[in-house]
Amino acid sequence: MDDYKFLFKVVLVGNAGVGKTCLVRRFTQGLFPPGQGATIGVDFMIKTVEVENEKVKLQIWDTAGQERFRSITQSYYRSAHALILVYDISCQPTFDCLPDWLREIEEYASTKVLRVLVGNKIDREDREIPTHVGEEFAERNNMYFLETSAKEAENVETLFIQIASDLIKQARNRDVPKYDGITSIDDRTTSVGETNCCSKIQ
Ligand SMILES: Nc1nc2c(ncn2[C@@H]2O[C@H](COP(=O)(O)OP(=O)(O)OP(=O)(O)O)[C@@H](O)[C@H]2O)c(=O)[nH]1
Repeated sequence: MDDYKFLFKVVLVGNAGVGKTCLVRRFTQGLFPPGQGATIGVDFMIKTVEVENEKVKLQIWDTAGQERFRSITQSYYRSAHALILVYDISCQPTFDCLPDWLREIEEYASTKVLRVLVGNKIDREDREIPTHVGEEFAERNNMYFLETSAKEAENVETLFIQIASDLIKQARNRDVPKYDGITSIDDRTTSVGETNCCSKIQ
């Protein structure tokens, strides 16, 4: 029953209140939960999807945005295959914190991690960050970019399916040397990082 070809770990990070939990719930359960409380530490959900005729199990880790949980959440970065950095398009401070988040990602995540920038809450009328500003930031920092609405289910499925598809491609490329009986050092998807530090985000 639990047959899947790939297992990928996807971790969401970003300031408190940007909608990380809602994005995960929308994708895994198809709902927009009312009165969602702040995440305490880290939560995770699993969803198996079929991408390119392959069954892919996504283990999605939803981290708390609040500063006081930072040392817990950092420890989840290092084994992530993909990191989704989320900001709220209607809240400038959440965008202004992105460089701090990137520093954190660089310190704790694998250098090979797939990094995706997401501007959430595009259903809101009070936008503060234009699309092109998010796009340029992503481009400068070698990240994929997508704008979403967890509320209206816009681009949420696309976000996770695209990540799964890219990770399959990466995994397949890394698999090639194995067919010759050679294990590439590139097979390592994680890197080592210490987890005690605090950067001022939020
Ligand atoms: N309008 C709108 N509101 C959203 C959207 N996504 C989340 N929200 C709201 O934003 C608030 C915070 O959402 P959460 O998903 O709890 O945010 P979070 O990033 O997980 O917050 P922490 O767990 O504290 O890190 C809630 O009131 C949600 O209803 C969206 O796409 N559109």
